[in-house]
Amino acid sequence: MSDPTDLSLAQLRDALAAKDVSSAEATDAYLSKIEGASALNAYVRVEGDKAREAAKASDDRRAKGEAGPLEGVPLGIKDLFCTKGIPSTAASRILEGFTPPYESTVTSNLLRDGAVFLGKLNMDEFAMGSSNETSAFGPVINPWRKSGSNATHIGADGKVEGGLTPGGSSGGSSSAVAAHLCAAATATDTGGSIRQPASLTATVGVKPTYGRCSRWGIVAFASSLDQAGPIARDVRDAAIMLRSMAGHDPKDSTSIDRPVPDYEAALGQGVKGLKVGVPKEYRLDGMPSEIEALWQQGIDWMRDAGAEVVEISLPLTKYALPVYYIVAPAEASSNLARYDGVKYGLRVEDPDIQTMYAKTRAAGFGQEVQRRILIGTYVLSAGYYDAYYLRAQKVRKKIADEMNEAFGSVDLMLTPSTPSAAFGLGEKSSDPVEMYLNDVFTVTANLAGIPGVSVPAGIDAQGLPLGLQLLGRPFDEETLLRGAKAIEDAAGFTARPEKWW
Ligand SMILES: NC(=O)C[C@H](N)C(=O)O
Repeated sequence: MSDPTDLSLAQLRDALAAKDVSSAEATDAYLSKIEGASALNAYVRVEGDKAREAAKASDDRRAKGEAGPLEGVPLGIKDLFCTKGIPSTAASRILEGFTPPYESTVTSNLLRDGAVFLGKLNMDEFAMGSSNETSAFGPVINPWRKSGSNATHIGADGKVEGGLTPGGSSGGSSSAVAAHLCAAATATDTGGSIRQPASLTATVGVKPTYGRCSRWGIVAFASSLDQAGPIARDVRDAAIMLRSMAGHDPKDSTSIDRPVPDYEAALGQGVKGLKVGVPKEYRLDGMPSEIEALWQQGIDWMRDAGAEVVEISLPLTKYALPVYYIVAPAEASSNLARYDGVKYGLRVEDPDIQTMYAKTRAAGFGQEVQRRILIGTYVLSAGYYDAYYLRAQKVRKKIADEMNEAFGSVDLMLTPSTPSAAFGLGEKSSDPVEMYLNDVFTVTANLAGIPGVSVPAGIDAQGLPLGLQLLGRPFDEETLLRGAKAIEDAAGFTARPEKWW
């Protein structure tokens, strides 16, 4: 048997079913690969013993004929998902020492289907960021690097030099999937956190419809926007993951009771006869010409595959980013009020309780999280609520209406996933607004609650991957994934990052 970590999730699933490989073997292969990739800093915690035990139990189940759809498949879990008996930190110091006594619904669903968890993946602190630089565990490195002399490498002191971001907030998930440190990973997307890192690492990231995957047991950032989804090596793998992750959950009042289709089965249907809208407002001033060209390429691919492509107009697009950066911090400031040094994790002792709260929060939250709490508290405060929060909510509703109306005449929308390829660590971290601009193409889907996917589609002049985004109708992830498959097939993207770590 060749190296099981080279197999896609679908291939590994089939090899496991054919007993060409055991889960124990696949799990061991991944664990040793993870060990050799510590320079990427993709995992904040590797659970080798638990994973080996789980793999053995999975092999036993298979021997008894009880295999689930993901039986024995080793996965990485973003550290925003609470995992029973395994510390879950949201990459924040404030959750230091917190071990959940429960399992999130999404990870329970994956375990129900037979998956094996390798460990917890790095991320931006509380999922706030687009470069994985806000993590209390340090930045994640993108396995992709520029071609030429300034390429990422290990310096004389053993440290990574010239590292690029794998995107954020699910940077551990995207880096681990791109470097084959798991068969696929869970991730979450509040304003692009699945699709942007997928785009920067040549992986496939799906943000499902709001309500498709349960939020129960996922550390909350902005509850009306947060949605779990997969980052995987290809569209088929993402389809398989999504089917296992999704489903109604009475423990999440925003979870929707709808049957979960067999997304993998839908992939064969192609895009013939579908109508794809190209929103002209996504053509930004100063957009790199390579992204513009890739977008045009995507339009041609869709046409060649039999879809009808039409230009559409979404005039409210320009308000999406400002609205997101009011609504998300507002909800974050409320959600993060619970970290007070009493109930979870870190406590900085002080005889005065108010001072204990203040010291704990000052020591426990990083700079970006503190910034969001301040913004959120400001826009919700008496005197500013109407001017900022209430107005943002009204505009959000109009943006969602505009989107849904556009979906009255098109089945999908095609846009770039990100305004740039992977950038250097430190390059944008001193300017929050510059960082927030990473989310310009992705936040609308969260505000409107619709599903979106990023698919690897091309390589820029520096050798870095670029993705295309498709947006779909609520709860129509099947059509979304059919479109993604059409792009994947047309792009024929097979490049892989060469190993330097
Ligand atoms: N969580 C997300 O979707 C990431 C987004 N870039 C943010 O910082 O809010």
